[in-house]
Amino acid sequence: MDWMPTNRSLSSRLDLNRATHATEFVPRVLSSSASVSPNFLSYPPISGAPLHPITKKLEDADISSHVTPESTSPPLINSSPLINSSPILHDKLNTTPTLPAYHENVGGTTYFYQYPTENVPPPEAVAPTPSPSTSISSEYNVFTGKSEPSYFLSSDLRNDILNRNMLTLLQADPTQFPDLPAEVDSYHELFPVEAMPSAGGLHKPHMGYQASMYKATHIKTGIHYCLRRIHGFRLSNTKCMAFVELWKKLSHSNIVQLKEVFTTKAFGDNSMIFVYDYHPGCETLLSRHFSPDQSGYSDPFINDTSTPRPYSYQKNNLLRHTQNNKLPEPLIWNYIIQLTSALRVIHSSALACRSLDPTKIIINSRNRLRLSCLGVMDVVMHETNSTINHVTLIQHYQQEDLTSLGKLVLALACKSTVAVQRENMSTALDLVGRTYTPDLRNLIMYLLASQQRRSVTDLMPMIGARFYTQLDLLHQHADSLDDELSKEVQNGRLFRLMVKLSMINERPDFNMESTWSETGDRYMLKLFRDYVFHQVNEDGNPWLDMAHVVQCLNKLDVGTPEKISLISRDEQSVLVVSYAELKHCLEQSFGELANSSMLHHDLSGTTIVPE
Ligand SMILES: Nc1ncnc2c1ncn2[C@@H]1O[C@H](COP(=O)(O)OP(=O)(O)OP(=O)(O)O)[C@@H](O)[C@H]1O
Repeated sequence: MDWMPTNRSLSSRLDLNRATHATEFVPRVLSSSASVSPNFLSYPPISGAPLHPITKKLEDADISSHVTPESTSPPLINSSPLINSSPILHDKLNTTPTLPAYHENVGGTTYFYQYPTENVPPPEAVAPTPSPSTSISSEYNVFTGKSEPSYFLSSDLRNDILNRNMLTLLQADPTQFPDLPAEVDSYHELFPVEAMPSAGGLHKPHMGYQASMYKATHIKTGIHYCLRRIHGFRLSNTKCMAFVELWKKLSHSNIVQLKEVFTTKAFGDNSMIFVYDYHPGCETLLSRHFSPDQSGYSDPFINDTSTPRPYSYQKNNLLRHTQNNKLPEPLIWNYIIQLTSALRVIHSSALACRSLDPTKIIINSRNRLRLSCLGVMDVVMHETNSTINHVTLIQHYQQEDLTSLGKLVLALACKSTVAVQRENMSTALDLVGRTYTPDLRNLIMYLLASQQRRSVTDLMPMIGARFYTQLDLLHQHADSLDDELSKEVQNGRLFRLMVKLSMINERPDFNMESTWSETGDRYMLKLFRDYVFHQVNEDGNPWLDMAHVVQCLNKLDVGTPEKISLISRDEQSVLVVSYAELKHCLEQSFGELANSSMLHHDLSGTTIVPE
């Protein structure tokens, strides 16, 4: 993916002449290495690497190659007198730049002085002055940040992450949910995941019990979980907890991980709580594909009894409806692969799902399915039928899982939950045969043949090469996420660099020294900050060039030998320094801060070390 911005030249847009009349300081690019593409991934030229011709020209000129600023610089009181007696390399007000010709080391800081005018070398030997004659032609464009490719996460992915973040951080309004307990065992900040039934009503019972779902935060870890509460449930027999332990150990990308199960009276009754991983932004398979709330959705198998029609009419109607509204077959196979993948690990762990139902399968925006109610049936049904040996019945339950899977696929293929009712089954299978490939119909037929012993592994040959398609799609998706992540890795690296810079720049005082951030190494970093962030164009308007910022910060991070001219705010002096020297200043100054700080955060781990 080529997401680098196009090359551009800053110097082509900076007007020195105008600046000489400006009342405010206008930081400028005097070394025009800006044509190097800013790139998070490939770094600016470092020693040995071929240089851009303009940069090379600058390298060839004998400019400040020995600058090694140290933190023991003599204190610089304020900008004007300071600049006049400090590393003056270039009288900014002169359109002809003067060169640094000799230098002197005072307390570890090298100061540069001008040669008398007669010794000034010809202008072409120095850093190119950004005048119209030396500016780079306008074939280079500034990266505006508006067009793709981008330095940042794609907006789809970003919005998805932000949305999930927002859902995760939702807090319940106590006036709206006065009955919510403040704490339930190790969890607090409960928030109902589904709309509470109105007027104190309850959700329809599931397995004979009312159930509610809440998002909650673990008190100690701050991790968010989903609590499934079974109302009015008293656990009299702990045998079923053996199942809970098995479920807790089961981890798979298509199941919602069970974390723990406990009883509580926090809700004012005896409730059983199943704690699961929280997957924000998911909906149930029922609401995704079978919800009457969706515009245009109607279950084709629900007859309009008010106007009885002949059977042939109804069948044709069904066929037409299914043809027009059918789910794409690859999507159905995608679901089959995910569900059978989950069932495979469940069954091979001597467990059974027992709740393969469109309300108990959650789905995210990228069609990832997860079985969401695992373990509940094992506990609840154990309590209801305590005389039955559930362990011996596992194989029977596994067969029931496969029948449920057959019904689910049939319902998806007909886009109807009523299609799986016994009286509709043969019509539904007929419709599937006419609408989809024979493979899909055969798979459903196999799963629904409950008189024979079936196994989830037998489904593999029926899925066949579709498995490879799915695998390929997943790998492609993983690759694209990897690309997006690599951008953020680079952003994180630059962010840490900016944190360091910001902690130094404009610091009001340090070690009782009120001018610390304005003197010595820190003064150069201050001018560098202006150079990076406060550029203006020839009209004096802000020059908001992201590519310039990225490029400068990358060069600072690497510490390239390339030199730049930093101009004081009063425009009286110019310092020519290399990025290597600036990097040294930054590390030295930040080191001083870090040494006297109580807290040491890891702001160093991201620096790229050039090969
Ligand atoms: N682990 C989870 N993380 C995030 N949301 C979940 C999780 N499990 C379920 N949900 C969401 O919680 C809501 C309620 O789930 P539930 O299983 O109770 O479905 P339901 O349709 O209300 O079923 P029932 O009719 O049996 O109550 C659904 O919107 C579902 O998407």
